[in-house]
Amino acid sequence: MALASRARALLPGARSWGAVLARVTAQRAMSHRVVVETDAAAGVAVMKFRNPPVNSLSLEMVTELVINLEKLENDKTVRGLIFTSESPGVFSSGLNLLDMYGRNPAHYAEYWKAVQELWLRLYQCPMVTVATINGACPAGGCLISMTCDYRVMADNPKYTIGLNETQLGIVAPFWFKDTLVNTIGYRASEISLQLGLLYPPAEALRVGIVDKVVPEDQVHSAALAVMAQWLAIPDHARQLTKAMLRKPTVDNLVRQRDADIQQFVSFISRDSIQKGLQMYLQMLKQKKA
Ligand SMILES: CC/C=C\CCC/C=C/C(=O)SCCNC(=O)CCNC(=O)[C@H](O)C(C)(C)COP(=O)(O)OP(=O)(O)OC[C@H]1O[C@@H](n2cnc3c(N)ncnc32)[C@H](O)[C@@H]1OP(=O)(O)O
Repeated sequence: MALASRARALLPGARSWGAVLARVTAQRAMSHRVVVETDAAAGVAVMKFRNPPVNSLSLEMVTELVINLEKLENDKTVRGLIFTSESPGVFSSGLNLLDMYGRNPAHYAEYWKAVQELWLRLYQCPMVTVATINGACPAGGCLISMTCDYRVMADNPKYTIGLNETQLGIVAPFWFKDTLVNTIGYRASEISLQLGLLYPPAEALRVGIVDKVVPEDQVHSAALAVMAQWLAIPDHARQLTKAMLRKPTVDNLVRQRDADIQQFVSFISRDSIQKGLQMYLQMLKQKKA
């Protein structure tokens, strides 16, 4: 889909293409939540998350990620893409709780459509994708990293990774679950997802949710080394193989996108879920205090 249609699909509130452009441009002018640095000679781009304080995946951030991904996919000189956080400490705190709490159904639907779009684009990305996990990586942050072909995590016991949704009283949707099962297998997912486990680096490596753990100061060089290894494979063969492996999981969501949005809106709008999110946000504030 062209950038214009993608932006329009992601920003359904905007009535015309001009309005879409104005809104996206305004967002971008206000702040760049995503910074892309491209090494054209190496054919590798680095996408850095910059959405303080904790790189939460707000609607604006998700939209910027999708737009930047589409641009890179159209740039035939870029074969590999590394994701990381500009500020070590938090890779991404996951979906933005404030996009899921205290808003109206239209907002929830718009948000969920954008999150679906991001996952679909990442999971089918033709480039080699490597996540450089240089900080905490819960829930939606973990999902993003699991869409990558390879995950390198910094060896810092303060950093954890996993799908912790149940700990917030919410349920990871089926495509989060599918991504986890594809990454660590069924039995490990049963334990991991029901308990909402967040793994420190050594355990994350043991369960297979990350592929490599390295000292923190080596995390970027390790990601580049992995990238070089993957880029040694001819693109067409690797891309077709990736598509073959991931197509059934992608098709599963594509078939039921609208129903999934309806389900999200009805689930997240429940009083009990909103109350739970409110308590979780309060807990985060108290922890800070
Ligand atoms: C049918 C399907 C239905 C539903 C499916 C929904 C699927 C959901 C997926 C998700 O991703 S939900 C989000 C889950 N994320 C988390 O649980 C992480 C929560 N955050 C943390 O644990 C920590 O913040 C941290 C990431 C480890 C960073 O810790 P640190 O000490 O550095 O920061 P602090 O906790 O003080 O937070 C600073 C500031 O940021 C706010 N915050 C944190 N996380 C989020 C978030 N995900 N969304 C929005 N805001 C977040 C936090 O409240 C603080 O705000 P304050 O400054 O105003 O107090």
